[in-house]
Amino acid sequence: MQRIALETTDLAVRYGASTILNGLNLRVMQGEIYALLGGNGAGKSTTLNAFLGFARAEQGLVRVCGIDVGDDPLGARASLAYVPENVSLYEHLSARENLEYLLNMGGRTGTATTINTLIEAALNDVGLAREAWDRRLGAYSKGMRQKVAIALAVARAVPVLLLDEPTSGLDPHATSEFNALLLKLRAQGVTVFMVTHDLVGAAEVADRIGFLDHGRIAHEISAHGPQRFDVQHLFQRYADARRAA
Ligand SMILES: Nc1ncnc2c1ncn2[C@@H]1O[C@H](COP(=O)(O)OP(=O)(O)OP(=O)(O)O)[C@@H](O)[C@H]1O
Repeated sequence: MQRIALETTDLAVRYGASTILNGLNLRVMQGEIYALLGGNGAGKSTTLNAFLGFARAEQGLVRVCGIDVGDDPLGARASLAYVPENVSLYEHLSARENLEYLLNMGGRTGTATTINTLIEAALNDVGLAREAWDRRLGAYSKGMRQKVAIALAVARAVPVLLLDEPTSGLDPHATSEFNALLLKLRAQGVTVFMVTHDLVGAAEVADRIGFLDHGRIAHEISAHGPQRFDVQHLFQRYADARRAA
């Protein structure tokens, strides 16, 4: 049976007098790619923060792999890898050194050989060119940094990836490489929840697309069954939702 990876039930989040999420109901299954779209300020990043335990639920429930984030934020976070829009890692260290250091900080133990094998397998898995592995991150492109951040998730073997605007600023080649990587991770059973404005990318990889409006999911469309994604139609719907907001 397919398990629920991410779930919010009747979630409300407020910042001061502003209600950002208001009765948000989301359910993302294990091994699914879910794209959350919505206008600027709709609360997409706040939704990510709710899963990470950084935005407090005023009402309702947030669960990550069955763990209640309110009760056990650290336990929930152990199942998550968060990749922000601009990945910030240690610029003076290489990809290999970044992973070594961050895995160590995360409490990963093992012999130097075991850790090195794990790191090389992860860097290989995300498609980072081997000649870049020992180069300092300072000279990396955005797409290469993202690969390192995802390699860390792969090495940690986390079941859920949270991505904030992953394709903004990527050129078409890097975007297409990135989308292929997401599909590969999905095939390995990883759940991907991404916040994006990139309708074309979302339509290409997502199993479902949700539109956030007025703090809740206004529309949700599945890539499977009779409702295939039609980018023109999606764009119109997105533009209409933004105008109405
Ligand atoms: N920590 C905070 N304290 C107060 N207000 C906040 C905080 N974080 C976000 N907000 C406000 O909550 C609203 C939703 O912000 P959020 O970043 O979740 O939107 P978004 O949908 O990700 O927007 P964008 O597409 O522009 O990135 C905005 O009005 C923002 O100013």
